[in-house]
Amino acid sequence: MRQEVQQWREAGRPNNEVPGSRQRSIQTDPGQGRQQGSQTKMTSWIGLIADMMDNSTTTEVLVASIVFAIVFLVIRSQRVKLPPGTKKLPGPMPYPVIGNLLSLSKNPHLSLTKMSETYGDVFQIQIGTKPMLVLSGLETLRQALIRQSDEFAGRPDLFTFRLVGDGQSMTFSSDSGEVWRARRRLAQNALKTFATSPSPTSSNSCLVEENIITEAEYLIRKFKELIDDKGEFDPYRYVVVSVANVICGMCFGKRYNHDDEELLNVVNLTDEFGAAAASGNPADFIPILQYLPNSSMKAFKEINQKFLAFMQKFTKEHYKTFDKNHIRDITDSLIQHSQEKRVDENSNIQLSNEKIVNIVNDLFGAGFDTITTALSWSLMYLVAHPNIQQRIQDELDQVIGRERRPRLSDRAQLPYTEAFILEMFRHSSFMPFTIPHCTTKDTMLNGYFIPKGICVLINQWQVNHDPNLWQDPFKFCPERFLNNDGTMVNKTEMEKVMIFGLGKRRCVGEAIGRMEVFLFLTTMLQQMQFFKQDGEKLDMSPQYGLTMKHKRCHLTAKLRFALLTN
Ligand code: HEM
Repeated sequence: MRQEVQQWREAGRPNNEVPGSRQRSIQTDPGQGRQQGSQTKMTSWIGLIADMMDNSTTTEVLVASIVFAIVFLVIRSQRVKLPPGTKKLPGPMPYPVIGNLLSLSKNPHLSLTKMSETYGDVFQIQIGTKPMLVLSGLETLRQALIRQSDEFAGRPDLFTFRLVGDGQSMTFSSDSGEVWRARRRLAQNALKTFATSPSPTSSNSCLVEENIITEAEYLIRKFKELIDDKGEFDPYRYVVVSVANVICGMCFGKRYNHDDEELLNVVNLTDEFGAAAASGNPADFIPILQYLPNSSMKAFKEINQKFLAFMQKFTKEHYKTFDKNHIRDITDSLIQHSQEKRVDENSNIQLSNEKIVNIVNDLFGAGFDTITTALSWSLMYLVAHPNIQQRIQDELDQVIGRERRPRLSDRAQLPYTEAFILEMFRHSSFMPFTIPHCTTKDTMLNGYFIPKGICVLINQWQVNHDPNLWQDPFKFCPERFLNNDGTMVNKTEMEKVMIFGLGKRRCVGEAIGRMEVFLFLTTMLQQMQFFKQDGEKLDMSPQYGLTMKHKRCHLTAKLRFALLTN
């Protein structure tokens, strides 16, 4: 089918013709005779307008006509010519100017899931004047993102994305060719090197594992201090610092204490960042909104500037103290790549120093908010389901005991804990969409023609709540991931959970993300039992964003036994 599209393109379309332009002339100008007619009509329109100049409603009519003409032309310019044998994308009728914006509601993941019940796994909506493809259904996502990964691996050129990292972000910029591929390989290699380098203090673990366990220990001590002092704590406020310390250690060789203003100023910006960078921000699709006074856009610009300043401080320090014989962290390793102009043995691509060293911003930015959100949802589910918390603790007591800390190598022996983490990812679906993609060429999907350059929303939330994939999808039930006797996690069920994306754009930090969630949780649960406060109602309704958070809430906890000291 894709070959057909290509043949159609080569055979039928003059060089500069925009897809859709021929269909437009067929639809609005079906015969040559009509051309003449339309000219006459044009003259009579001008005459009509001239006559009306005398009357009092002239200006209103003129303005209305111009607006109508602009809207008409814009809508016409969006139409796409379909190759023979392909189906037109289904989707709701858009309104002029705003498109389907009003149908998106405060929770676009829910509205688009509902629409997928009517229009299917592949449909089109329009935000403002821009069309957008919405993909749902596990098989459709696997088809697009794995089997047709090249065609669906682009990123759209969006206004908000251009503000991230001064337009240099590997994750958000619209580079999707060789430059992005080379940067992504650098990011993957840097993470691999610093995630797997051996620990100087323990022969059977790696440095990151040691760092995570140490941070989890500090966190438990902090929780204990707060409980002794006030009887309660806001978990998010402290978890975010511990998690940020892990990625800060990897990227810059630095850690902060829980009250450090410099770090808090940066990590507390994530809610605003997530709200603006979330899929479907109207400012990305209705250009006039970018120029109107808009407090959330102003905040978003400031957040990006603050974040960049924080990063630049570290990179400057690293350049000053760089020693190629002593590579301390990811920033040093990227500086080394940029100095040796050694990006990749597999390609001849040349990257600017800026493009190489800025990769650290992507890793730091993505590395703390996601994991903090996962851990804070985990704590919410644990206090909402004390029986589940108890079952995890029984498993930890049985497999690890109380004399030593949990390790990554214990994972296979802790199936219920693993099942809990998977169910937390699935049920919360706190990344309801991946970061938006865009198509890199004309293609086909499920029989539909998909034009090059269309923005693609990938609805992970829909897959995680699809009644065709999950029994009772709204029930929180870790057991759904276990085999019959509860001794193993079912791999097929596990692979149905969509939280890290799929294919060429799949999260580069997935291994570290899974490792951190497991080690923080098991270390905390081995030593502490968490509760909601007496009389406090848990509000677990998610607030839409790039990562969805629950409302901040204060919890309490007690030590299960005297703190471990080694
Ligand atoms: C539980 C934790 C995490 C979750 C749920 C998560 C999820 C995601 C998702 C859904 C995407 C977008 C995929 C797409 O656009 O198709 C993504 C991209 C990305 N993630 Fe993660 N992530 C997590 C942790 C991390 C960590 C720890 C790092 C770095 C240390 C990281 C680095 C990145 C980067 C650099 C990208 C952009 C990849 C690209 O555009 O090529 N993530 N992540």
